[in-house]
Amino acid sequence: MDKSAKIYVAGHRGMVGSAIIRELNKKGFRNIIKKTRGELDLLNQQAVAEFFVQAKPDYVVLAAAKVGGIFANNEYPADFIYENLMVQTNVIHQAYKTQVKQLLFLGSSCIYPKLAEQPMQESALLTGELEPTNEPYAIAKIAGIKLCESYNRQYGTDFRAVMPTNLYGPNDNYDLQNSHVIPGLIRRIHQAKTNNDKALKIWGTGSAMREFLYVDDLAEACVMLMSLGKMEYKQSLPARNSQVNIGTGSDISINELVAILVDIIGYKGKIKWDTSKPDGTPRKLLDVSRMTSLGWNASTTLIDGLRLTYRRYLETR
Ligand SMILES: NC(=O)C1=CN([C@@H]2O[C@H](COP(=O)(O)OP(=O)(O)OC[C@H]3O[C@@H](n4cnc5c(N)ncnc54)[C@H](OP(=O)(O)O)[C@@H]3O)[C@@H](O)[C@H]2O)C=CC1
Ligand SMILES: C[C@H]1O[C@H](OP(=O)(O)OP(=O)(O)OC[C@H]2O[C@@H](n3cnc4c(=O)[nH]c(N)nc43)[C@H](O)[C@@H]2O)[C@@H](O)[C@@H](O)C1=O
Repeated sequence: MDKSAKIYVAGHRGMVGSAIIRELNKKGFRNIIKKTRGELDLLNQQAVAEFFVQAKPDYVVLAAAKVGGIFANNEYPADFIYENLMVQTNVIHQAYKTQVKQLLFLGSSCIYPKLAEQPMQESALLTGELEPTNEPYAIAKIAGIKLCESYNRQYGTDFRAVMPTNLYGPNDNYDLQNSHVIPGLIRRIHQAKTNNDKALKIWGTGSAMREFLYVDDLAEACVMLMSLGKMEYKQSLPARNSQVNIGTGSDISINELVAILVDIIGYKGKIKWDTSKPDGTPRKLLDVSRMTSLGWNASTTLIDGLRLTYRRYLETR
């Protein structure tokens, strides 16, 4: 990738988009296009078409999406399927129409079946039933992979799809209801400590297993993949299932995660489990051998990433 290439990062104010911009800046890319939702609503097909014709980006990173944790996905399924289908269809189609050199689509590990064999290989896609709490979002993300594959097959475009595991880090969403588990727990445990609460109720049974990746590691992996030439990238993938998993290759239970956060934050009260709340997928550990065979491994340990994230939370809340 030429350092002067014009790169449009859709969703640049989000957790992933902002991390990708930090990584691009670190690597010396300076010609980055950013548009807030107020300037360009990606749900608006006409506005997206006009933007691509006028801005003519060389590269596109599609990190704009309707995103949320287990509660938000379960509560607002229509918003999750509608907004994600619209945003990705508008962006991917216009990237094709305006001959964008390369596009990187951000999917999610929830595309794999609820009871997929662990660790989940890319070939597990469409082999079983999805987790009901996030099925509409997962279906939209699967459609995103298929959009990329179909435009590549029919029109010879270079549209790539990555499937990150659960992410955390700077610029995460700390809403108590709609966020993911790490920001949700940081806020709840910090509040319980500040209020000297004797006990804290946490969603689920604590037995669900999750794999967590620090978002700056994801950004490094994404920019590394974008930097591969078209043939080099294609040759690194098998003919079937073109998406690439990105994770750490190891997971922990929510119970263990709570214990680590309680220790980092310094909360002394009791933990109680609210088993009326869903656990979601019992386990979703990614098989990351495609990334390791390309020479990439996550470098931030969970403990270090959580310490950095809590420090950042205290500075910015
Ligand atoms: N967070 C996670 O744990 C994981 C995330 N991913 C994927 O990574 C990608 C980015 O997620 P993340 O950074 O966490 O999400 P965020 O919610 O932090 O960021 C999403 C960004 O998309 C923008 N956006 C959403 N809808 C529109 C729209 N209609 N027009 C313009 N901009 C829009 C938002 O803008 P605004 O700020 O105005 O709302 C926001 O900046 C998503 O595709 C997600 O599926 C994958 C796996 C795990
Ligand atoms: C990235 C991923 O994110 C979502 O799926 P999820 O993996 O289930 O992620 P989650 O972070 O919301 O929950 C993980 C686990 O943690 C438990 N849990 C405890 N306490 C809190 C808590 O306070 N908040 C939340 N959100 N969960 C909590 C919770 O009950 C569950 O067992 C999907 O949107 C999906 O579409 C997707 O792509």
